[in-house]
Amino acid sequence: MMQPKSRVKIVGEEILSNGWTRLSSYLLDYIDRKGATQRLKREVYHRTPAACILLYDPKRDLVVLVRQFRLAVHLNGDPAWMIEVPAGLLDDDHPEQAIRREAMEETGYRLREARFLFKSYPSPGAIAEVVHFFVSFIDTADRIAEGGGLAEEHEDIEVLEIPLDEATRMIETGEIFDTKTIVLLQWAALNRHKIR
Ligand SMILES: Nc1nc2c(ncn2[C@@H]2O[C@H](COP(=O)(O)OP(=O)(O)O[C@H]3O[C@H](CO)[C@@H](O)[C@H](O)[C@@H]3O)[C@@H](O)[C@H]2O)c(=O)[nH]1
Ligand SMILES: [Mg+2]
Repeated sequence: MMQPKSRVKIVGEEILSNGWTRLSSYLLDYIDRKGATQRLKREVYHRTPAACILLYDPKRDLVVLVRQFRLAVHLNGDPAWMIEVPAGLLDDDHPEQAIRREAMEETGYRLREARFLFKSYPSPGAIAEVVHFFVSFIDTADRIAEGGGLAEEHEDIEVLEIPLDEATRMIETGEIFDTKTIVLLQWAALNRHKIR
């Protein structure tokens, strides 16, 4: 089999938009499985890498989630104050450094450890974003600030402490419908015997 890299040649990039995030239209020559070269046009939204984390308190058997307004969800007509695990863009930091910073800014919890679980592409058909997933075991004593997000960035984040079983049920009821949050709550359900 041909090496994957030699099957793809970028022929051109047209920048369609270069605001908060760059949106490009690419022309590429792609050699398919039969060896034929296809010239393809593909749009890519160059989101920067991100990280997210499940904050689980084993003593209280609860998770710390955040609720904030998401415009894209609002435009789709879905309930837009979304319940999510804390998450954020890496902003050129190492994923662990970034998620420690985001956990503090959004929830006020200072993490003792942050364990890397896996990385994932939430929407690989069009979006370059890769998300690094973490888990951290927390205790009430670790909450040293209010959280709520950065005022200068107009973040308006509500911190929620929800029993793990209830949060898992909220996937079934449709109250939690953010992918990274579903993935981490399902990770907790799969690893229940190890974390409780
Ligand atoms: N000026 C400007 N600011 C923006 C824009 N989009 C986002 N911001 C600001 O950029 C900051 C991003 O906050 P983070 O905590 O770093 O990221 P996040 O929005 O929580 O992102 C995480 O969740 C998203 C939804 O699941 C993910 O898409 C993202 O990759 C990441 O996981 C916020 O202050 C937000 O207001 C924009 O178009 N323009
Ligand atoms: Mg965030």
